[in-house]
Amino acid sequence: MLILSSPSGAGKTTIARKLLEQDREINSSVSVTTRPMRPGEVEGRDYHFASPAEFEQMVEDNAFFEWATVFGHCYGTPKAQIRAGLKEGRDFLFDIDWQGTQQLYQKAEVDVVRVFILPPSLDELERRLISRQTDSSEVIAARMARAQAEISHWDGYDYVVVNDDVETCFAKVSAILHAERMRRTRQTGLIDFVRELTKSR
Ligand SMILES: Nc1nc2c(ncn2[C@@H]2O[C@H](COP(=O)(O)OP(=O)(O)O)[C@@H](O)[C@H]2O)c(=O)[nH]1
Ligand SMILES: Nc1ncnc2c1ncn2[C@@H]1O[C@H](COP(=O)(O)OP(=O)(O)O)[C@@H](O)[C@H]1O
Repeated sequence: MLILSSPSGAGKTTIARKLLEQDREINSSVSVTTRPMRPGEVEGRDYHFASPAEFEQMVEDNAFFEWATVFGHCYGTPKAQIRAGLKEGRDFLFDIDWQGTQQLYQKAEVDVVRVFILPPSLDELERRLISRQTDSSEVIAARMARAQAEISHWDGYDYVVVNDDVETCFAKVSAILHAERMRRTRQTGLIDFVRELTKSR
């Protein structure tokens, strides 16, 4: 489970989309949210959009791995799609906040890699939120007001990457994913190979 978190507008969705395009072995965890759909978003690709009542029902049904309230809306990671994939050994990418990251980490420590993305400056963060043209000035102001609080959770992550140039940032996140896949403990298929190599000739 590869988690990407950042203050709103730092670029995690951009990096996540590039990873999903270029790495055939990683799947996206599609969250459920009660926030309104933005122009350009697609139901089932970016989020599953739900009413507060539908979300509440899913909470009651224990259908989430984790869920949190962010910027006044509910966001949750549904169990259904991920459980089966993880059992088959597939990798999953999560674009979730620090609260969700803590919950996932408590549940699945060794299987979680946490990456925090920082903006190069607060001015640039604001420019990106404005240039995205998806939110009203009130929503942008609310996200900027939360940015420093979000950044204060950076030390709960395994890796921190500054998203200045997007290609450089993507290359770094990609390198993290590739290195983490090569951890000895994750290369379960190697056990038989090494046993064979170390047999007496
Ligand atoms: N805990 C949790 N946070 C989520 C989930 N889905 C999205 N988020 C976070 O909610 C925040 C707001 O997301 P969004 O409204 O898409 O705005 P954006 O960060 O500007 O793209 C971001 O920090 C997301 O990472 C989820 O399923 N669980
Ligand atoms: N390195 C970068 N340099 C300039 N603009 C960027 C960079 N990374 C992302 N952006 C732009 O900034 C805006 C916010 O990025 P987005 O990926 O939606 O952020 P987040 O998902 O963290 O809220 C988008 O318009 C995106 O195209």
